This record gives sequence, C-alpha cells and structure tokens, in this order.
Amino acid sequence: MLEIIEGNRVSELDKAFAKSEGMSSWDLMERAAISFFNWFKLHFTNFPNEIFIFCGPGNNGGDGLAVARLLEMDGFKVAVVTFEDVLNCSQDYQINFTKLPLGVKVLVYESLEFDLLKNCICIDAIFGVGVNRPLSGKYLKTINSLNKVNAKKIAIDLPSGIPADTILEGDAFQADFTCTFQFPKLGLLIPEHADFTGKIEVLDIGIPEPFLKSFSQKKYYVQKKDIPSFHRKFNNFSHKGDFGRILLIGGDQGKMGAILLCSRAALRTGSGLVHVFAPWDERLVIQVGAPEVMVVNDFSLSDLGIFDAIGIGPGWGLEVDPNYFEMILQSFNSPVVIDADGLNILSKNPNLLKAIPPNSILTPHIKEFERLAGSFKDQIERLEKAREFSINHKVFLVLKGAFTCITCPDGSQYFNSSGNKYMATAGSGDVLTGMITSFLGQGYDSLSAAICGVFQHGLAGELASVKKRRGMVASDILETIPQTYLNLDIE
Ligand SMILES: NC(=O)C1=CN([C@@H]2O[C@H](COP(=O)(O)OP(=O)(O)OC[C@H]3O[C@@H](n4cnc5c(N)ncnc54)[C@H](OP(=O)(O)O)[C@@H]3O)[C@@H](O)[C@H]2O)[C@@H](O)CC1
Ligand SMILES: Nc1ncnc2c1ncn2[C@@H]1O[C@H](COP(=O)(O)OP(=O)(O)O)[C@@H](O)[C@H]1O
Ligand SMILES: [K+]
Repeated sequence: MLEIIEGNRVSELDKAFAKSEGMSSWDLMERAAISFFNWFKLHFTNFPNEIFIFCGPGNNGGDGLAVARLLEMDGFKVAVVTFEDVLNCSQDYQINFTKLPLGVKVLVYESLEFDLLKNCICIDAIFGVGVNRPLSGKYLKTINSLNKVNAKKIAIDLPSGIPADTILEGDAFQADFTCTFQFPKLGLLIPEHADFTGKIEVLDIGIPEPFLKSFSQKKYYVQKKDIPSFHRKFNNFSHKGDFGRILLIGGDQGKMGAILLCSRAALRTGSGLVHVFAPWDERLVIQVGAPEVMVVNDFSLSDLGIFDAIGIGPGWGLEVDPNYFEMILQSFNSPVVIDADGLNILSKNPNLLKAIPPNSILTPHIKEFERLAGSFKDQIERLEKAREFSINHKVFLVLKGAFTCITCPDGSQYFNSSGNKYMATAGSGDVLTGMITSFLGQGYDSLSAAICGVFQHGLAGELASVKKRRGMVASDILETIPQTYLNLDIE
C-alpha cells in the first residue's frame, strides 16, 4: 500500500533514496520525467499542436525541462516558458536547461502571448511540493491567465500553488490532470482543492514500498492492487453459516428504503443470512423488496450473540429510545457498524459513545461527523479530529466523501481511491453500511471490512455509472457489487 509522505520530507526522501541506490538527484529527476513522458504518450499520442511547459525555478521546473527534452526528441512540438535567470535556479534545473535540444523553443514569461496557447497543451511545472507561500507577482499573473485559456492542462506533481499538506491560500493552477510522483500528496485528496487537481494519476518512479516505510506517517493510499490481500478465502465446503449471519437495525415509516437498500447490499456482498429488525407494520416493504431477507419482529438482547455482525442506523429515525440503543451496544460483544440515524442519536447522547464495542465502525459523512465531534475550519483539521476521535473511542471512523478516509484506533489513516461524483445520490451510504456489515459478518477484521467495503462500494459506483452517469441511483450501485468481485478477480 502506498505511503503518503509529508511534502516537506520529500526532498529528504529523494536524497536518502538516491544515495542508497548510488544515483544522483538528477538521475531520480530523469526517472520522474520518463514516467511522466510514458504517461503522456499513452494519453496524447500524435498530439499535433504545440506543448507549452511552464518551468519554475526549483526541481519541479527541472522536471519540466527534462520532460521538454524527452517530448521533443520523440517528435512533439515543444516550447518551455521560464521565469528566472538560469543561474538563480536549482542545480538539476540548470543541468536540464543545458541539455535542452535546439528544437525546444525557450520563451520568457513576459513575452508570452496567451492567445497562442489555445487548443495546445499546457504543462505546469512551476511549483511542486516546494511551494512555501501564496502565489504572487509574475507567478500569480501567469497562473490566472493560464486558468482562462482553452487548452488541456496537466500539472506535474502538484498544481502550482497547492500546498502538499495544508490548505490553499489564494489561487492555484487548475489542472485537467495531475501526474503526481510515487504517492499522492495529501493536498490532492482534500475537498477544498477539488477545483484544481483534475484527475489524479500516481506515477511510479521506482522507490520501493519498504523504503517509503522508513518515512511513514501512518497515512496510506488504497488502490485496486491492495484489495485482494484484505479478502478472506472460502473453500468449496463453505456453507451459508461461514458467510455470516447479520442483523441490520433501522427503518421507520417513510424511511424503509434505507434499510432495504442496506440489506440488499449485504446480500450482494455475500452475506449468508440477513435479518432485519424494523417496524413490524412496515415489514412488507422488506419482504417484497428483498425476499431473501428475514424480518425480525422482536429479539431478546441475550440472543444477539447468534449474529456475526450488526449494522445499525439506516432510516432508523430519531425517535428511538437512547437507552434501548445503549442496551443493544452493551449486549453485543463484537464490533458493530453505526451509520445515519444511529450516528445522529450518538451525537445527541454522547454518553452512549462509551457503550460502543471496541473496533466498531462508524460511517459518518462530513455533516454527521461534525454533529459528532464539532465543526472544523477545513479538511486538514477534520482529519486530525478524526484521528483523535478514533484513538479516544477505540473505533474505526469511515469519513465519507471523495477519497473516503478510514481512521483506525491506532491513528493510522487510509484514503480510498475508488468512486466518483455520481455516487452522491440518496441511499448510497446505506449501501456502504450493508457492505461493511456483510464483510464483518463474513469474519473480516474491522480494518479489512472497512477497506474492502469502501473500495468495492466505490468500484461498484464507477462500474455502474459508466452507462448511467448522473442517472445512477443507489440500487444501481448495489446491483453492481457482484461485478466488483469479477473485476478484482476475487472468488
Ligand atoms: N520523489 C519525488 O517526489 C521527486 C520530486 N521531484 C520534483 O521536485 C519537486 C520539488 O522540488 P523543489 O523542492 O525544488 O520545490 P519546487 O516545488 O520546485 O519549488 C521550490 C522553488 O520555488 C520557490 N517558491 C516556492 N514558493 C514560491 C512562491 N509562492 N512564489 C515564488 N517562488 C516560490 C522556492 O524559492 P524560495 O522559497 O527560495 O524563494 C524554490 O526556488 C517535486 O514537486 C517534484 O516535481 C523529482 O524531480 C524527483 C523525484
Ligand atoms: N464525489 C464523490 N466521489 C466519491 N465518492 C462519493 C462522492 N460523493 C459521494 N460519494 C460516496 O457516496 C456515499 C454517500 O453516502 P451518504 O452521504 O451517507 O449518502 P446517503 O445519506 O444518501 O446514503 C459515500 O460512501 C461517499 O463516499
Ligand atoms: K506543478
């Protein structure tokens, strides 16, 4: 799994890695440039118009110059735009400047006519992780003009201006793609920067995972290739008991859809037996909508032990007696999943937090998390609060949204890479609750259940939205869960 390392440690990491491999910092920059070049060729083969590369004074600009050389030598039409006298630039910038082929046009920012950029490609290599203050002067002016131009825009490592680990002040480059080296910088994963990053591509430059571990900040980026290792294997003799018996608690008059979606998602995720405890008068909604589900009229708290996992909250309403909720939590000795109204009841009755079984999974979206833990000025502060919350209450927190963040009781954080905007649709969170509860019931530990649930939920959303886009609804997501097993090659 990829480590996410703080921006201000990247140059330390680069130096240590280059030294361990007996290579120079220029060699590493060349690797970065080659990985970008390969990505570019794949996406823009035979691009006929000019490619403008904007090169700042540091190593991000050095990357830009190396990319200019590689592209020109491959037959692309390339111009670089510079901002500083070469002698004021980083050492590797200077080396790459001397290596520029004659065919690369060198322009100075002052003399550039932005009209020329129309229908071209603009590559932003002005600043990367080294940006240390808001953009101003010539840089701000250039970026403001670039943001208005009708061209394809690609940022190298980070859109210039976006800080690696904090929130943007002022303006930044608005990219269609950001090609980031080795691991995504935290600044690429936060909602405040959504208008700048475009599609994020993580380009491998060959720093091995064990090496990155020595710089670990216990923040990770979960990708498709990581998922199979979190899955349990079942054998040919497995029976429905092995796939787990789960109980889902929720639903209320007018909100039965939430618990129905949740239970259907659990079945599609593979649960052997799904029981729903919902208002008895409303049972037909479940029995017609999901004939595989058993609706429970009542249960004795002492019998909860027959269930492998419990999910609580979708559509539950706020009228539930908090003491009853507390008794459920106290009577179950394994982790539970708490979502939606379950979380809202916790927010109103914080004394219940101590009754939650350790390693339970809470799945708030941003608003629900604010109700639980207070309001925050930005996502960086929210992520820090999530860490404190998980550590203090010994729970896993799934903070939902783009790049959903799973925070663990040991303070580590896992950022999810799957999913898309079309998943912002009613009931999508209920589907996730059903999936995570199902995995817990199938015998997964809490981290594996959360990671597999969140990733496959996002993947199901991606697959289902191919033909539906904005028309995708939560039922489409859950009906696509089985395809995620095929896509990931999991039996
Ligand atoms: N493993 C990897 O990740 C690899 C990383 N590599 C690449 O190196 C990049 C990092 O390079 P970097 O450290 O030289 O920093 P970079 O972003 O070029 O900026 C520093 C310069 O900008 C200046 N400056 C800053 N803010 C400013 C402002 N607002 N306005 C004006 N000036 C400002 C600052 O000057 P100063 O603060 O001294 O005035 C300094 O001159 C990284 O993102 C990646 O692209 C690859 O080559 C190899 C593998
Ligand atoms: N832009 C997005 N990118 C990726 N995933 C998203 C995006 N918007 C929403 N989602 C996912 O969709 C789900 C929405 O859950 P939630 O807000 O609880 O919806 P609801 O309450 O309608 O069920 C979450 O899992 C969230 O991560
Ligand atoms: K950049």
